[in-house]
Amino acid sequence: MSSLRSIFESITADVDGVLLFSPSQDQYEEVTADGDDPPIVVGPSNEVDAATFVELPLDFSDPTERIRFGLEGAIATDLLAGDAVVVCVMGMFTAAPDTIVRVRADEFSRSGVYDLFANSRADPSVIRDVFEVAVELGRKGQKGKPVGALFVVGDAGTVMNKSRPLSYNPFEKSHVHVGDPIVNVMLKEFSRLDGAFVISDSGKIVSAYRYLEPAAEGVDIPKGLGARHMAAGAITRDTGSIAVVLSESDGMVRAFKAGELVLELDPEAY
Ligand SMILES: Nc1ncnc2c1ncn2[C@@H]1O[C@H](COP(=O)(O)OP(=O)(O)OP(=O)(O)O)[C@@H](O)[C@H]1O
Ligand SMILES: [Mn+2]
Repeated sequence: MSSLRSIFESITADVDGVLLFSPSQDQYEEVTADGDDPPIVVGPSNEVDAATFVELPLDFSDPTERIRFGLEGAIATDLLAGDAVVVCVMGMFTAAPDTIVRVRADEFSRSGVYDLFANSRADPSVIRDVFEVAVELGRKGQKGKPVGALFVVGDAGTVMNKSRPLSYNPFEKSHVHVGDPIVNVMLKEFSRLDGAFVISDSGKIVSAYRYLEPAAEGVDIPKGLGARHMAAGAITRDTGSIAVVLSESDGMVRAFKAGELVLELDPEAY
């Protein structure tokens, strides 16, 4: 193994910081014991009480997305410089650390995924709940058939002004919120029909069946995506909302903010 040592050493040499993904208490204590700069802990919660911590709102199964989120979060909160060289330590196959990745923050393309959760009008937990519904719907479909869905989250008043009803609104007089298990069943049921769900900053479901009519100038979504994705991108440019889209045709869940695609998840892999 000694022949590999120089490779291992070159991976960890001269770094500006360490991102430690979801460490156990023991691991965290071990790495902080030597008095070096403490690592930046990235995980769903700060179980080890780290002073420098980035919260993961989703359980990104794709390690690239996990690293991207951690890096974007650390840079946005001034824990790292935009051109920092970091070593990421994570468990890719199990919870225990099995993977070490060296990255230069400025060579790693930023998607805006951290900003999507941290700096949108809607609550991060609301955005997370919407993702969960879209992913579950993507996994199971509607009675086994693939189904598409469009969720517009935040700045609901403006979104309502830039859309029109396609059908009666089943949420008209209700006060229900995403994340509530009953609501998830309702959202899945109503996603069989056309149009978008409109959800408020705090997660209240304002309407189903909205046809979005935003201005579409300057919206630059990837080629091959159709009207649903175009409408999703455009409404987030024209209002303070973000959009989460489940594609009926390729099964992917995508998020848009300020007219741009910021995240793409495969529900099967998530
Ligand atoms: N402006 C809009 N507002 C709300 N819903 C829309 C709008 N445009 C399209 N949709 C919905 O998207 C559905 C699919 O349209 P289309 O196939 O063109 O979109 P797409 O982006 O290719 O999505 P998918 O990947 O799910 O096929 C439509 O049947 C309709 O329900
Ligand atoms: Mn289509």
